[in-house]
Amino acid sequence: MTLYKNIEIPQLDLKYEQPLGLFINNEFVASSDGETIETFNPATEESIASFQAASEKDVDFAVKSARDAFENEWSKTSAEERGLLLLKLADLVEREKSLLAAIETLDSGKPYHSNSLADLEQILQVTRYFAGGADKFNAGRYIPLKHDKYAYTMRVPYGVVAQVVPWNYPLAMASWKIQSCLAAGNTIVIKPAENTSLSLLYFAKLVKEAGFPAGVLNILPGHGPVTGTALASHKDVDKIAFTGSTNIGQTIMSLAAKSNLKDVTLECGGKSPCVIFADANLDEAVPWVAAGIFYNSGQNCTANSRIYVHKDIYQEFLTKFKEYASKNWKFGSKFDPFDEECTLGPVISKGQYERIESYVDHGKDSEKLSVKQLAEYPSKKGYFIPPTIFSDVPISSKLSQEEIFGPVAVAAPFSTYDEAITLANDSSYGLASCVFSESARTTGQFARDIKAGTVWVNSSNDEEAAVPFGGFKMSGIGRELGPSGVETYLQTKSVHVNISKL
Ligand SMILES: NC(=O)C1=CN([C@@H]2O[C@H](COP(=O)(O)OP(=O)(O)OC[C@H]3O[C@@H](n4cnc5c(N)ncnc54)[C@H](O)[C@@H]3O)[C@@H](O)[C@H]2O)C=CC1
Ligand code: BAL
Repeated sequence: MTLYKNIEIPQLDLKYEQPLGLFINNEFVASSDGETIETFNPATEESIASFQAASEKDVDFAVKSARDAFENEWSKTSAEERGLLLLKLADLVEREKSLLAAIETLDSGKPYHSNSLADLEQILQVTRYFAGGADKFNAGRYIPLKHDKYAYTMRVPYGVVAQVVPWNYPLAMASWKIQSCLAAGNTIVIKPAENTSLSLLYFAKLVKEAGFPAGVLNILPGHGPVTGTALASHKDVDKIAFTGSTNIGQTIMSLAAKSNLKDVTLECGGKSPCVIFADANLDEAVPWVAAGIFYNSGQNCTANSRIYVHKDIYQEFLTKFKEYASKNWKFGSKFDPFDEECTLGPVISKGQYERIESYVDHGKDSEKLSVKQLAEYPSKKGYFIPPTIFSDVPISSKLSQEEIFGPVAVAAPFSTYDEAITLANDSSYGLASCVFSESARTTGQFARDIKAGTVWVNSSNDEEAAVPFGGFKMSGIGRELGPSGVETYLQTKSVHVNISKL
């Protein structure tokens, strides 16, 4: 059994040592039952490494380590100290930025130059934002009551928090959760996704180097139904935060309810609408809309996968959109996400490839595919899917209702504002939305009427560390980022103070 592997990334002339163990108490250790998971490069389908997978017993051990660290040390640190540790961590992430981005590309297929480095930029922004927020987003309130009574609230950490993160933004999604949760003063046991655990395991080394005490952050790669289930149902876990499919979000919520009623934050699926009004500047809108669905190969919970365009500019939009996408969203001649030409990487796995292709096939059979697949590509290794646009798709179609999570957009025309809003809101999801118009009144009305946690006005998917993020309806519960990113990991204690004298 090996807990490290030397890995070479010749495209960047890089060699490094990849940790492969569970990270508990600041050490890499083997799983108790010898279970491992093999991870593959989605661009080549070749094996990269096998890492340890946590059993239920390992979960118990990690939760106990997190509990001991919380009770004995971490709960006694000041918010300022936690902020300073996070700042140190940010400096180390910055030092290792290229390597972390390279690991992300190797393991997930994200284009290195456009996506992985951008993820790392966001991770730095988020880490420094929460470092600064550690002693600012935790303030309680003073509540004046009577002449001789007042109360105040304290915002205190939960204790031990479990986190389960997905594969589409492996280190970025982990960072939204870890950095905010540590700033709030909790200890953590986190499970990365089966197919993208490598970057978080390397990040563990930096956490230790930054000086975080043992047991404060524990990382347990593992199978969802084993490690994830054990975390969600653990009786000594005080809160669980999850990003992934709505289906598993519901499972986690039910396990949390049945075990110890632990608090739950969920960031689940989306089918985000993008509405383009007749007065929109199409030349500005098209690049945003294309990035909103093709960036990260559409594997983005906030992807603007439903596009509604005013009938007067619908055909013009489709022509421009198709032209722009075919010029700018490309695999590159080498089909290599490390190559600067590659802006559209492979999707994460064979399973996701087949799932997306089944939607494309459904579209071919039952919907009007007026803008067909933009290019024919020679069959080769890797899970590459070209930008795909279906037009005139009815709202009842499964292409309009279900999260495809690939570079597949559906478009349809509308005639009036009311029709546009009805179409946009006709979804069980409510994560994000975007609107394009030159009229402040139209965009203002849209922001008022849309049922979604985020509205982008004349842009798409440009998230910011300072702005809360989360969903309405079946897209989730709770908010990450912004002050709420820290608040979500704090609970309120109310203190009644009697100052009367007999
Ligand atoms: N909101 C988002 O950002 C994401 C949405 N998805 C959606 O989900 C679809 C399927 O992707 P999957 O990889 O199957 O997502 P998933 O929801 O199964 O995986 C997300 C995380 O949940 C864990 N997990 C799986 N089963 C679990 C269980 N029973 N208990 C606890 N944790 C568990 C996984 O190991 C992973 O870490 C995608 O096509 C997409 O539509 C997937 C990933 C991210
Ligand atoms: N848009 C980043 C968050 C996510 O896809 O889960």
